[in-house]
Amino acid sequence: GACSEGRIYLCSVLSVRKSRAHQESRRKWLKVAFLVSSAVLVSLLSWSYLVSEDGVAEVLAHYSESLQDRFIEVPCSEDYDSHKRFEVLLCHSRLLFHAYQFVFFPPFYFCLLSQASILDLHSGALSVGKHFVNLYRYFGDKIQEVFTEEDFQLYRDVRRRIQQTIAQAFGISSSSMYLTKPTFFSRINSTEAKTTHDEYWHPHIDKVTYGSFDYTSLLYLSDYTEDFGGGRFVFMDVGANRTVEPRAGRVSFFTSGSENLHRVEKVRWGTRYAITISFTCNPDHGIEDPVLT
Ligand SMILES: O=C(O)CCC(=O)C(=O)O
Ligand SMILES: [Fe+2]
Repeated sequence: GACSEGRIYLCSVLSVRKSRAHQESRRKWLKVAFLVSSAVLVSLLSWSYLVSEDGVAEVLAHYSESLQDRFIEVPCSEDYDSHKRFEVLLCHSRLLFHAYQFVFFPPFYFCLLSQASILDLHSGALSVGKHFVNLYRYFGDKIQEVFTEEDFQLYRDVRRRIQQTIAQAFGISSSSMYLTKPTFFSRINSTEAKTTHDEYWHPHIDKVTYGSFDYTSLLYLSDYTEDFGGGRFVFMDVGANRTVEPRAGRVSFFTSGSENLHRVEKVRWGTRYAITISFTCNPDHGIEDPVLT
């Protein structure tokens, strides 16, 4: 391991030094001691920084694992009392990972995105720095040159598969779930946030932040450690933080109430792509799939 390598290196430095003048040897020894202790100090500091910032206690989904259908049950919250009128029983707040094979969204979507930005295919809203641009209005008839019908087909197909998977996992009927907004692509890199909307790293409850969410699903489109550093998803459970390491094609989903308080770590390098697709049980909050008009 790294420790024993460090020791061997130190030994050979010391044995060479023995044959040299005493003073020089002393100076070099001090230098080595200084270097070694700085290295120890730096690693201690970065370790405590990581632990104190992220408090990571448990990795639910390691980036290198190809997980299928892992459930974690968390205690119920009381957020759902007002939902009793819907068919669904939301009391079992679980989450599940599902690996989709071969889900590739056209990179072009992301060329449009800059820094920490989102693209909502439903409304056409694209965040550009501090502002939003409506892509559909901006491109008008030329939108067909930006997106193809196949792009939208893929999006709808992925949405449908995720909806079915959630319904099955939670034992509800897929027809009692409705797509809701916002549902968006996100691109995050390590540049500074320009507005508070860019501050994706704060702990939050999706139902509070977005209102209509009952189920949140996240489809990751890039790999933790390969494409970006930081940017892990963290469930902030009482007494433990539980992380999900993004992996392209990995879907995680969970009920959107206070039982699933979460945050995303700051992205330290590279670029992170994901899609948030959300569902509601209230038909009044449902939206249609986006269509290319
Ligand atoms: O991208 C993620 O991993 C999570 C994003 C998120 O928390 C959200 O969209 O509410
Ligand atoms: Fe969220």
